[in-house]
Amino acid sequence: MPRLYSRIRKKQLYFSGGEFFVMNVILCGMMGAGKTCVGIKLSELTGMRWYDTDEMVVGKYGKIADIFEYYGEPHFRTLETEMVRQVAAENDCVVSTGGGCLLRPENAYAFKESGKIVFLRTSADTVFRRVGHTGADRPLLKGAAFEKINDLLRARTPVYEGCADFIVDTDDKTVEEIALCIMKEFSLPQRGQK
Ligand SMILES: Nc1ncnc2c1ncn2[C@@H]1O[C@H](COP(=O)(O)OP(=O)(O)O)[C@@H](O)[C@H]1O
Ligand SMILES: O=C(O)C1=C[C@@H](OP(=O)(O)O)[C@@H](O)[C@H](O)C1
Ligand SMILES: [Mg+2]
Repeated sequence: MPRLYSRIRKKQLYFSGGEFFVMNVILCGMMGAGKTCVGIKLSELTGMRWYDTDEMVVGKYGKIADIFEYYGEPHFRTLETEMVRQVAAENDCVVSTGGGCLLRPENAYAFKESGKIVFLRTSADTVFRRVGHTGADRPLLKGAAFEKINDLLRARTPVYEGCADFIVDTDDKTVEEIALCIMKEFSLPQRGQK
């Protein structure tokens, strides 16, 4: 019982229709912050289901680069919001968002309602090293110079920080260390395999 009370106090559980539900954990941050790979690791460790809004868009509508090229970024954002609405209605999930997802207030509100938002904070150097020039899933970075990444990061950081319930500085941590940090913060039990 103490564990249950502690999880209620941390608002990790909510009560509805006679049942307890486990909140979602939503990962946000810049491209290359590790939202996808930390999401997968967190899901493996906790046994929570994993969704990636980018993967959902790709699965239903095709490659991100093609969507950007043929229909434009605003259309991609509309498809992204469709996926946000779907996953925000679930519970007990880890959600890896795309780096621009929380910039739409509607998406941020939906996620805020459905769980805890974790900002994976990275320096521009780290982003550049990890995903600079990877245009396939990240058309915004196609041929991008360091300065462009730096500008994007500066513009987006206040939004990520404003939404976040918890912030993890990821530059010097492994994917597993980051996942364990999040589990500790929200008292998420280890239900899965390492
Ligand atoms: N903490 C980390 N340490 C080292 N490499 C990482 C870390 N997080 C992510 N990466 C690497 O960075 C790249 C982008 O990771 P990804 O999870 O796709 O980021 P995002 O989904 O935030 O864009 C991948 O090659 C991944 O292996
Ligand atoms: O930051 C962004 O605007 C984007 C980030 C990408 O996802 P990752 O953050 O997983 O790379 C993907 O959604 C799309 O290329 C746009
Ligand atoms: Mg990703």
